[in-house]
Amino acid sequence: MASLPNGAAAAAGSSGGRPVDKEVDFANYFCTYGYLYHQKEMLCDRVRMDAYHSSVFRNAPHFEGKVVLDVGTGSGILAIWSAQAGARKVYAVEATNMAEHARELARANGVADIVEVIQGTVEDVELPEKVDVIISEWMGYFLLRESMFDSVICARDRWLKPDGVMYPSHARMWLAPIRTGLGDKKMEDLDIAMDDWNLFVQDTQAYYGVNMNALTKAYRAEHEKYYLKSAIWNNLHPNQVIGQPAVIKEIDCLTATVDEIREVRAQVMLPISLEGARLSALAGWFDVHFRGSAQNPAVEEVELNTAPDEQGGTHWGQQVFLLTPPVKVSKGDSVNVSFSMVRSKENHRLMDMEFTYELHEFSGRKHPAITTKMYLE
Ligand SMILES: C[S@@+](CC[C@H](N)C(=O)[O-])C[C@H]1O[C@@H](n2cnc3c(N)ncnc32)[C@H](O)[C@@H]1O
Repeated sequence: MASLPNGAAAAAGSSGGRPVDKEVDFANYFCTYGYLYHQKEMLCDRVRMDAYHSSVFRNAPHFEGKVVLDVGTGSGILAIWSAQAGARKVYAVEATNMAEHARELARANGVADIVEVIQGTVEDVELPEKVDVIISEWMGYFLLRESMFDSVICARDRWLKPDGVMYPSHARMWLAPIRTGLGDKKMEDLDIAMDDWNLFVQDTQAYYGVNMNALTKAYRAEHEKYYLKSAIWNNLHPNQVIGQPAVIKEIDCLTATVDEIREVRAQVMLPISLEGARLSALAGWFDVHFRGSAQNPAVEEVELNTAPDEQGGTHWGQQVFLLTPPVKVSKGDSVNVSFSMVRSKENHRLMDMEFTYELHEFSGRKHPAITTKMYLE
């Protein structure tokens, strides 16, 4: 039987090396995963579901007679598929009370003798044996939001056999130049918020005799951060991508360390491929691959891609990072981007980013570099 050590209180992650308070993490992060409505949102994402389903059933030899660990089993879906694909034993670890529903679902689907649901964080859990496969759906917005891959790394280092495989096995982050009207809408929203503030300043002076104007700058900064500097979730149409996307991070899930993912830094050149376009934002997304390992390659490689898609996309969508003001660009121009992403000091599951971008016209003219901060909250 798998079990949790008594009084286990290992940190579930770290923010710049500082231990994370588990109670705070539960209140801020895990709470929503305890609700069926939230699990259902993920279970209704056809792109996600089809990719994981194909990855398991087209690669059944990886599961037949094998021991599997499902990190963050949620409703238990990946654990149940692993059992249906022939696993001998599946340890399905879930931090929240969703574990009870997962247990019930395993019973109702006739795999309770194979799937053992363990409620607790994977960092604390004790298993009676090492595992052949680790399966997990750990990806957040722009891949790394939520920092759940830390937990998968911890599970891998503790429980995966030396010749074991990771599902998924590889992940990549992408950045692309795009056109969108979202920036105009956000500028309007900001103007409305500031008009409302100015009325408030006038009224407070008139009725209560206090001049609030000293706070106008701070109020504007707060709202600029919210409207213009926060990543915007959107499922973009492919025709909004106006140039060549670039990979800014590649992760081998079998070997990656937390240090490797704590910060992402990249310098990329994004060639513009559309004539007379308005570059109004950069967009970020990710893909993951199920390739098995060099020792144990997949029978059939499967991809889960969250790029802009005509069919409508995924619940992850893409993250839109506004460039204000937008820049007129032409085919043959390129945008040089220096990108950095670190974990927020206040919450290690959220990300602070910095973009420095520089337009190089086809004619050879270089525009001055602009640096902007962005937040993935
Ligand atoms: C993105 S959901 C995926 C759920 C399910 N595997 C699926 O694919 O539908 C991630 C789940 O992992 C759980 N989780 C996140 N970190 C965990 C940890 N360190 N230990 C145990 N469970 C964790 C969350 O509570 C959540 O239910």
